[in-house]
Amino acid sequence: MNGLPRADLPGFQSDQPERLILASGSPRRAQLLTAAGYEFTIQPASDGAECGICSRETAPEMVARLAYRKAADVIARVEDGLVLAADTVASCVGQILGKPSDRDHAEEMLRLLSGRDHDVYTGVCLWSRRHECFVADVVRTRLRMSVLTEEQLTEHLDSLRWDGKAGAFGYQDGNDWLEVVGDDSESNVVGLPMERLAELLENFEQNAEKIETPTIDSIESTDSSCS
Ligand SMILES: Cc1cn([C@H]2C[C@H](O)[C@@H](COP(=O)(O)OP(=O)(O)OP(=O)(O)O)O2)c(=O)[nH]c1=O
Repeated sequence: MNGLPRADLPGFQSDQPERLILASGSPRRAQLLTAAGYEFTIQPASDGAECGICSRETAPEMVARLAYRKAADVIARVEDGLVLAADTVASCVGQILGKPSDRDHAEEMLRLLSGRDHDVYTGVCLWSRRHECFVADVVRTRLRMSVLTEEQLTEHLDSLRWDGKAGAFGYQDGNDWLEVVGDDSESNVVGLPMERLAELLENFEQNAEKIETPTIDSIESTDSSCS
């Protein structure tokens, strides 16, 4: 993942650009932004913004919804800033794989993924507090996992490297049993599609949708989408 692209933040003609706020507690997302050369502060969304898997929702629909919710959660708490939120899941044979809850859950996910092609989706939402507008998108990366041997599986589970990572693998850990298919985005797998983020920033002013910035109360009272 060398040479990650960086774009200037939207300036809205003569205005000073808003400062970038990463609405995420993911160390991987912060590392990617830093590696690309962005300056930013971190303000993670509250746990309530990330309610889980909804029935009948596809993986791209889910990450789009959660990225939006995380951005809305943080935008309601800041006075100024360009809020960046994201959500990442893996998807395999119709199953959506988020972060494993424990070792058994991680093993279940890895046994499903073993020997299969699968997709990782990241939803991104960029929301300007000052200008009350946002852009959002979803990026897919296709991955191929070799058939895992019992030794590989046990080594990975024992290492705890699955913890906090959607799908229970960690592309950034350089496992030789996992590869990106074709030219799809590698950073997207790790939590932020840096190429698409740069495009979203470059075209923010033309593409942003106007929206009234929500209040914390309005977010908490619209928490019924996951029932
Ligand atoms: C697929 C994959 C995911 N991940 C990580 C990226 C994300 O941190 C995490 C997916 O969980 P998310 O819910 O997207 O993010 P998060 O809970 O870590 O942080 P926040 O909600 O505060 O933004 O999985 C990897 O590090 N490597 C991988 O190969």
